[in-house]
Amino acid sequence: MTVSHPSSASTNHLSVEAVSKHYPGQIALETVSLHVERGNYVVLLGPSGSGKTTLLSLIGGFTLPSSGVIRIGGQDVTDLPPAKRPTTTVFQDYALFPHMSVAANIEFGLKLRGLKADARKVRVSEMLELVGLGQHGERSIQALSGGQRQRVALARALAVEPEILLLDEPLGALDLALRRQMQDELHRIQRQMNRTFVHVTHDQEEAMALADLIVVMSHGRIEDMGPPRRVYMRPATRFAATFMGESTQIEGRIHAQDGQVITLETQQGFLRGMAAPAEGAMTDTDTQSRTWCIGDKAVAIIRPENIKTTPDYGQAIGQALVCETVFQGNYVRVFARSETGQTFVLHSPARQVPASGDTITPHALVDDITIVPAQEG
Ligand SMILES: Nc1ncnc2c1ncn2[C@@H]1O[C@H](COP(=O)(O)OP(=O)(O)OP(=O)(O)O)[C@@H](O)[C@H]1O
Repeated sequence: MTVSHPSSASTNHLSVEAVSKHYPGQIALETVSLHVERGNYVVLLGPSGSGKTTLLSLIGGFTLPSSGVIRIGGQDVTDLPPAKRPTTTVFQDYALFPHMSVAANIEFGLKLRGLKADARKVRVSEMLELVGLGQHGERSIQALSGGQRQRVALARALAVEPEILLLDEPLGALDLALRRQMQDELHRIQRQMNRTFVHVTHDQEEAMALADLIVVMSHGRIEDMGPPRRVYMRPATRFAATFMGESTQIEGRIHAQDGQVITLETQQGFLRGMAAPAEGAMTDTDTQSRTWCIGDKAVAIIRPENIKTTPDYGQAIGQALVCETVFQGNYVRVFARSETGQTFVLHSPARQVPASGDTITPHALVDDITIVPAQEG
């Protein structure tokens, strides 16, 4: 486990401590805290306007916070300009010098930092190799594809050996196939360089593919943060659950609690699931929990791959009529609706697809159900 808790803030590589950013009539960020260890790949994930870019530009020094402190390697950088911070940024539009060669673009920042010509040459050639452009140093930027330009931008940002690389929607301009390919490249390069990366995206698949730590943001606040698996399987809030992918969501009221196991009373009957972690609980096993009261409104979240129609599988969570099936290749998405209007979405093996109009009884394991408070999201 590579993420850390706020209590170990002194050992963190990057610490964002109670940072807010207010504009006249607009709160872009509200009391955001984030602690990251060296070498982690952090992905800031959220819809448009959730505050991702604001947080990134506060870390990079392009924006100053209204309140709060930012530390890198223990040093307070809150008031330092971008050039004085140990960070570089890769922008979505690459921001390359179009009339310079690939090598000259990469060399530019090294010159500014006073590196001698020989050392610059070596570094440029290392960076070209790193991003797979070994043979393209003398080419003009205008002769490159979008993916190649993105590699140059990455090489240029990494050449100056930043402590933290900031990436603002770096793959946003690429088509889907190239995006997936560049994700693999980014992952490899980050592991090879062992640097801290902070990457902004609104694509949850991209976040899951890259992150050690996903930070789900909404309305200028952190809704949930943790390793991708934890945030996907055991989301802290309804918003995080919804943003991380498809789910069946069954509303009800808390009927009983036995440790982390909660019984929810729903229109389909009783169902048992696991209490959601408190927001900010960052590990898979973190039991730091919220306070639940009997009668509180809550929602059971179940991922489609965790719902089966096999009778002896866990507990029945309702009964429903199949209304639609969608072929997805190696599985079929099945949509069903109960008499009370509850919808279910589940993945069915391609060979055992129920037909429209069939009655099914969805089942799920207690451990595969997360109970989140209803009021959030
Ligand atoms: N300079 C500014 N002046 C006023 N409001 C701003 C300014 N910059 C950002 N905001 C507001 O702050 C909020 C957060 O913006 P931000 O750009 O950080 O969101 P985002 O999650 O990065 O969105 P996107 O994915 O669209 O880039 C938005 O409501 C935005 O309108």
